[in-house]
Amino acid sequence: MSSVKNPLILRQLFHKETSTYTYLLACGNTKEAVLIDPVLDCVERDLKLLQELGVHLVYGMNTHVHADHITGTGKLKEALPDCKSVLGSKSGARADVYVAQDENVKFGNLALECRSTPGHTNGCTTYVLHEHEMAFTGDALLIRGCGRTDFQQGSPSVLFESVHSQIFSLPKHYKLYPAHDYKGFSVTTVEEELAHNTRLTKTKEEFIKIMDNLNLPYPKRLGKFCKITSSREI
Ligand SMILES: N[C@@H](CCC(=O)N[C@@H](CSS)C(=O)NCC(=O)O)C(=O)O
Ligand SMILES: [Fe+2]
Repeated sequence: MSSVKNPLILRQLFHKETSTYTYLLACGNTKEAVLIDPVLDCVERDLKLLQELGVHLVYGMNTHVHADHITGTGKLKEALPDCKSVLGSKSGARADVYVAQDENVKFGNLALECRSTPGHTNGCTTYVLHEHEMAFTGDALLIRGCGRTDFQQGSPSVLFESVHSQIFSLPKHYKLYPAHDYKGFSVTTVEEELAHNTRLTKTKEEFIKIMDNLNLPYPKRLGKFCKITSSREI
């Protein structure tokens, strides 16, 4: 059997105001593409990039319903009617396709495995691209940190179990890409986070104590957009 992988086109894009990463992934053979965590303010940028790379967007996917930005999937769908929105089945918001544990989202010859990683929100989903040994963790795992658990159905105990069972169980060399970064990082690995994550290397009891005492200010945009209703297109 050939060990040659299906080529991947990968772009990491950044939205400064909310420190959000959007990922463009495309199958190098078929040019079918997905966007993970597109931001409404950046849709024009993303549409231009899709055109420049000559790729065809099949899914606008979200790792979760973010408190701090409105997803771009609705606007992307207006511009590209073939594109479908994808969201974890427990997210409580509207989408074309709901995904649950172990389901796969296919684009061209590649597929993202869905792993349910609640704790930051109920619907948080980590997408794993095994063929290229990488995962997109949303806010479940941030580089050297993790998503907060003090609103949006957050639970430190649930988050601890999610990260240990679904993300730290991946092979150590897998690259991990988060949905946000506030410290200047862009990518990490399972091995790095197992050794250096400032919260998730602790015991579960210590982790819960840390998370219950973060005292973080609310995200800048939370006031405007925190009302998440089942009719919101995502
Ligand atoms: N003051 C910051 C707040 C950023 C923030 O709360 N980010 C969330 C992810 S967006 S729901 C989070 O979980 N942060 C965890 C952490 O440890 O910071 C801002 O608005 O920039
Ligand atoms: Fe979040």
